[in-house]
Amino acid sequence: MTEQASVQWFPGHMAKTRRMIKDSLSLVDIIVELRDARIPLSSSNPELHKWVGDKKRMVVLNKCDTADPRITALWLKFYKEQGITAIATDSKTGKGIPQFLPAVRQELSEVLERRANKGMAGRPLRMMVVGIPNVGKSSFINKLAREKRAKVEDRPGVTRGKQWVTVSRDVELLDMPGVLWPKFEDPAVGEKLAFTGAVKDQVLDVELLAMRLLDWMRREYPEQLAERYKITDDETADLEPYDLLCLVGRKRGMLISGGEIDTLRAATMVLDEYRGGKFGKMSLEVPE
Ligand SMILES: Nc1nc2c(ncn2[C@@H]2O[C@H](COP(=O)(O)OP(=O)(O)OP(=O)(O)O)[C@@H](O)[C@H]2O)c(=O)[nH]1
Repeated sequence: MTEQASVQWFPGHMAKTRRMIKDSLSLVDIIVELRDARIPLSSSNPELHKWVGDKKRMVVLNKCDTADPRITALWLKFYKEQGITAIATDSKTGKGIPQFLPAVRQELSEVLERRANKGMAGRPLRMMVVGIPNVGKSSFINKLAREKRAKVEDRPGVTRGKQWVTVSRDVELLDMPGVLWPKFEDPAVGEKLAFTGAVKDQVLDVELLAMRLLDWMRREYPEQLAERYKITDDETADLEPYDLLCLVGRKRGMLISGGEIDTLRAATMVLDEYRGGKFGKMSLEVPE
C-alpha cells in the first residue's frame, strides 16, 4: 500500500513559534523539549536546535507508559551517545518526574558553578518547556509543580500569555502559550502524529488512517493486535488492509443495514483504542 493519509500543514504557525522561542531565549537557562516517547522523531521539530543556538537543551520522552519500554531504552541510549540529556516520563502517574530536576541541575552544573563564583548562587534556574500539541505539556508542568504551581509576577520582556510557574524554591518554568509545530511536510511524519492523536481527525481520512495503523501493527506487534480483536495470524495474513479493517469491524459486531461492515465506526474505534493505550505498549519509531 503506497497511499498515505495526508495532513494539512500550516506554515504560518512555524514562523510564529520560531519567533516566540527566539524572543524568550535570553530569559531562560535551558530549553526542555517534550516529545512523545512513541514517536521521538516525528514529535520534534528538526530545526529547534538551530533556533536555540548554543543554549542548553534537554529531551523528555513523555507518555513513556504507552511506548515499548525496550525501544524507549534504545532512545535514551541514542540521546546519551549524542551528548543530549534525556529522560522518560509518564505525566499521568508521575513516573520519571522525580528524575527530572536532578537531570536539569546536572545539565546546568557549569552554569550553577559560574553563578556561585560570581556570588549569584541564589538566582533561580529558569527553563522553557516546548512541545507539540497534545504531547502532555500541561500534564507534565502540573506534575512537576504539584501544589506549588503558582504564577509569578510579570517580568520585563515577557509578553502577555507567557507565564512563569514556580516549580521549586530555585526553579522557575516559562509556560509558553504556543506549541512547537513539527515539520510534517513528510506524509509519514503526519501520519504518525495522526496515529498518536497530535493532529485532529477532522483533517484526516479516518478509515485510511486506521487501515495503515492496523497494517503496521500486523507487521510490528502481531500478538497485541491478535489479542485485542481475538483474531489469528491465519485470518489476517493475506488480507488487504481494507479487509483487515472489515474483519476487525465484524469481530466487534459493527454492522449496518444489509449486513455490511460499518468501516467508519470500526476505524474510529481502532484509532481511539490505540490512542487510549488499549493495545499495550507500542513504539512507532526506533533510533537508527
Ligand atoms: N498515557 C499518558 N497520557 C498522557 C501523559 N501525559 C499527558 N497525557 C494525556 O495526553 C492528553 C494531552 O495532555 P495535555 O497535558 O493536555 O497536553 P498538552 O501538550 O498540554 O496539550 P495542548 O494543550 O494541546 O498543547 C491528555 O489526555 C492527558 O491525560 C502521559 O505521560 N501518559
